[in-house]
Amino acid sequence: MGQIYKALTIAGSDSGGGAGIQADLKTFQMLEVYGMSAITAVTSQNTLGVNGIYDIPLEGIEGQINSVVSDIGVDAVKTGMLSQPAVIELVAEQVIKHKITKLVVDPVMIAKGGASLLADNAQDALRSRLLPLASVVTPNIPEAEVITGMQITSIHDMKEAALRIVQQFGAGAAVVKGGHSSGEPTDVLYDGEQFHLLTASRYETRHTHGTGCTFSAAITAELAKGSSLFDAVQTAKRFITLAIRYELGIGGGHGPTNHWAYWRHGNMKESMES
Ligand SMILES: Nc1ncnc2c1ncn2[C@@H]1O[C@H](COP(=O)(O)OP(=O)(O)OP(=O)(O)O)[C@@H](O)[C@H]1O
Ligand SMILES: Cc1ncc(CO)c(N)n1
Repeated sequence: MGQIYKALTIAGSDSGGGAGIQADLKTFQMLEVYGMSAITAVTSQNTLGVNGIYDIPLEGIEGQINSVVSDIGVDAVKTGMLSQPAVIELVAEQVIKHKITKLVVDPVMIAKGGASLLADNAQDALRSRLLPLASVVTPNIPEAEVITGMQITSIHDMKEAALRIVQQFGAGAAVVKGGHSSGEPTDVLYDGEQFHLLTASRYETRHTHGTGCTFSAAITAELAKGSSLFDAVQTAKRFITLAIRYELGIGGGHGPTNHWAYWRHGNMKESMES
């Protein structure tokens, strides 16, 4: 066995297995990275929606992070659902204390069914405490609108939002995801110096539960392995596109993506086309 790369996700649990911690661990595994978790909240959730949220006490979150970092070690960390301002504060302190340099912040705010996963009074903490520590932030369009306060209706606006997240809020880089736009799902990466547009076919499907979690987890796994940011985002785009294309068709609502599609179909040259 060669070197084992390790990633930690600090996020909420999705009992339905399509988003949150479960999506992150499945994605790490498929990209051959050893996955670990610090759970911030347990949700009772399925493809139809979120039925309950049960926050984990702060000392429990801190304990999970300390246990993992002090023994096993981490090459990269991602954050997902953080729920409350005090959780954001704690996670920021832990990132500084453990000298985490590869941090992917997925600023999760609202689930596909409309349930709020971040308290309204937590937005300031996210902006001021966490974004400056992030190597890359991965908002969807509504999240980028909340963070920047601007309206986003075009690629030009997505570029402007990504630029602001870096220049105004101090993140190392930003990817504004185009899943919520109409037409091709183009994602805009600003790496601190240049813009890159990543485009793929749009698949007409309701099974897009956890697309954002899966995408940011794939970036985290690739960064853990030592990839450049651009290469990591490109691999993540391919991973999520295949996961959406080869949908599983599970559940009566927004079903999960297919986390093994990249492994099964990723080498097929034509698999990203048509
Ligand atoms: N129907 C689709 N076909 C192809 N790619 C898509 C589709 N929907 C989203 N994507 C891609 O999936 C990735 C995640 O984007 P999206 O904007 O859906 O994230 P999100 O809203 O944060 O997801 P969620 O909150 O459900 O986890 C992006 O790369 C986006 O371009
Ligand atoms: C736990 C959790 N995290 C993130 C999302 C966003 O997809 C979700 N639905 N559930």
